[in-house]
Amino acid sequence: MGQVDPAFIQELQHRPNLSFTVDDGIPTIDLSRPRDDPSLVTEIGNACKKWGFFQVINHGVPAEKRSRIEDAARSFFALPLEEKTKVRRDEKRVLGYYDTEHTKNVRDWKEVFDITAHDPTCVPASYYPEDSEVTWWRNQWPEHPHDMREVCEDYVAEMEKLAFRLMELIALSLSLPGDRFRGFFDEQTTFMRLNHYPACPSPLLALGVGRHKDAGGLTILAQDDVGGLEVKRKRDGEWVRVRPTPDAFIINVGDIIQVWSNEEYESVEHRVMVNSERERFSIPFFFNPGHSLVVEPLREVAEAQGRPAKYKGYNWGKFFVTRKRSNFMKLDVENIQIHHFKITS
Ligand SMILES: O=C(O)CCC(=O)C(=O)O
Ligand SMILES: [Fe+2]
Repeated sequence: MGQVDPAFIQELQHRPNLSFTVDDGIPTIDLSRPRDDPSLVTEIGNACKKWGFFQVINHGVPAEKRSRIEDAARSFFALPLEEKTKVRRDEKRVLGYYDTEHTKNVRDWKEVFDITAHDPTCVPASYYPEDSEVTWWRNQWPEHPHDMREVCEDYVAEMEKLAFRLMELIALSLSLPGDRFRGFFDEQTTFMRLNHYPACPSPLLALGVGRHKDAGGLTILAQDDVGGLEVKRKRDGEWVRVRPTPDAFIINVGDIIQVWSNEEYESVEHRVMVNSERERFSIPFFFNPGHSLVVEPLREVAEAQGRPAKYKGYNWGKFFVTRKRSNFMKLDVENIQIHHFKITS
């Protein structure tokens, strides 16, 4: 990536600080308890409410599956560009290798490899609301490393189990039946990303990922020991860093949970700082519902709150493909956001 191209440069107010705070107040939750353990449910609920972010330990994902995918990611990104571009993403094949993603119209200092969790995945063919045609997203697998496909598929299966367990705990924490969200993930549009953030000559001008909220249901992130993920602390709006914790996963509530829970829980802004010494790797798993789902506040949650629904329903598939499009190219308009569906009266 060489010297910093102006496309990477953040506006002054969005640039990171040289000094940063690691906030150990971000909860760490031990999952080695029975599925519906009341203290566990309470901890999950508090973490979602207060932080929107937490880490989990003793989550049951075998360490060996994680280290295999981490190794595969390292070998893939170490390949020459011409090899990586053989599985390059384009407007037709939206999964695969990509190094020019933009967040809020500024280029991110990273390269990625995207796969869908269920291959093929059905999504709307276009973002036009009146067009009901669908299309299928398919994975592209590189030749190297030779076991990339197997390693990713094994890891995805583990992530999915963990995601369902977490959604169950979140449901219980909202006084809902444990399986309340389950059916929403039929024909899921979940995808996973391998991120590589190369060392950056100007880490105070660029970001690995610009500030954003995750649009989907729930994100499960594996980060390495370098650090760089920053969360906008709800209490005071300060950017604070999530401490890299060996074997832990970082969980965050996405926009969809914010809507389902009628803002009982909020999706929190986060970003990634890069540094001039060390490259960094991370693997987010974005747990998303089926494309045809209309996302709206759950009636029973709004009733229990004694408040009206705060959002109009929106079609997840259309939202998702609109967002993908704007990640793909620099647009003149603001990216689609859930606040566009907020009921303001
Ligand atoms: O790399 C990270 O730590 C987080 C990446 C992220 O927020 C994203 O890809 O949505
Ligand atoms: Fe994110």
